[in-house]
Amino acid sequence: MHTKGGTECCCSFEDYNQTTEWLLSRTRHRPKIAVVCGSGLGLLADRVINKQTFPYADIPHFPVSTVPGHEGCLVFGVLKGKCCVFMQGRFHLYEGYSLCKVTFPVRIFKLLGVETLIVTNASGGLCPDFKVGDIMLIKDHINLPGFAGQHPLCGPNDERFGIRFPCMSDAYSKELRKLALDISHELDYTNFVREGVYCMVSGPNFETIAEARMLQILGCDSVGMSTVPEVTVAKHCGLRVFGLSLITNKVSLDYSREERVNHEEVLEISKMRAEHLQMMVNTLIARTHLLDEGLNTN
Ligand SMILES: O=P(O)(O)O[C@@H]1C[C@H](O)[C@@H](CO)O1
Ligand SMILES: Nc1nc2[nH]cnc2c(=O)[nH]1
Repeated sequence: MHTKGGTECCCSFEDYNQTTEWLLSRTRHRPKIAVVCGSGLGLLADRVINKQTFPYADIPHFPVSTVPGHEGCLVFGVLKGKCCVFMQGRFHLYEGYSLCKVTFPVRIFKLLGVETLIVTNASGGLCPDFKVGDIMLIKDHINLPGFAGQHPLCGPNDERFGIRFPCMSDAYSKELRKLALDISHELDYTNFVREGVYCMVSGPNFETIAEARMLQILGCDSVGMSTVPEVTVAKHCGLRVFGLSLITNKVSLDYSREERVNHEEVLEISKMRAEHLQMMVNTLIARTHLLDEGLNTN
């Protein structure tokens, strides 16, 4: 059932077009903002009105979700007056999907007319100052699988989406991060909102202590198993990107530590903080037009 991993793109432009046409012919929504909900964060789509939901299994060429905490639905609707599409559940390399499949929805969003991608995830905190439940605004990332050739843009480049050698030094929109910081002040969230560098590993195992120490030395503030391929493909095709990472656990850096991280704990913390994340994301969505108008003010 799963697509075998490989470095070449397994989706043709025709596949992307077919999926886009299929969606456009079934919904009147024309979203400008897409949100990817991380583990246990599907409730980010709860406040959407005029909701239209498509199970991934019904959408041509779409992968299906296999991870608990990822519902597997594409939700269209209106939030704070803005037409949006939410991925309730994302795809991961460790599920056996190629990175081309993992990022398939991002190119669909581009073809649907989306301009801004908001990504969320659950991650383990490496920065000593971070606490469980902190929300980290993603300032930058490290594409560890990419260093080893597991990269969503490997293979022939499709110029219809973007250039061969995209610049990633501005992967996460400075303006959106500034807006999110302003919002966190207004909402009085500053004691649990941080900024930092997210590192992707392939998973599915959590880190050994030696690996965690190495990542910390490399400058990673948190580590997870997603997001980077989606952001890379989004930047390639010219989307504006904003990312939030919920610190669901502190990564063990010390052999004397007794705690053992597990996915259930990750989902529990996601649930606990989901409303705060929802508030931040909704307020951000409500104000995205300020950026387009060059009016990022309180
Ligand atoms: O989809 P995200 O990155 O939020 O999921 C994280 C990473 C693993 O998939 C899982 C581990 O608990 O949560
Ligand atoms: N790799 C990794 N992914 C996570 N997702 C949530 N917590 C963690 C973690 O500690 N490590």
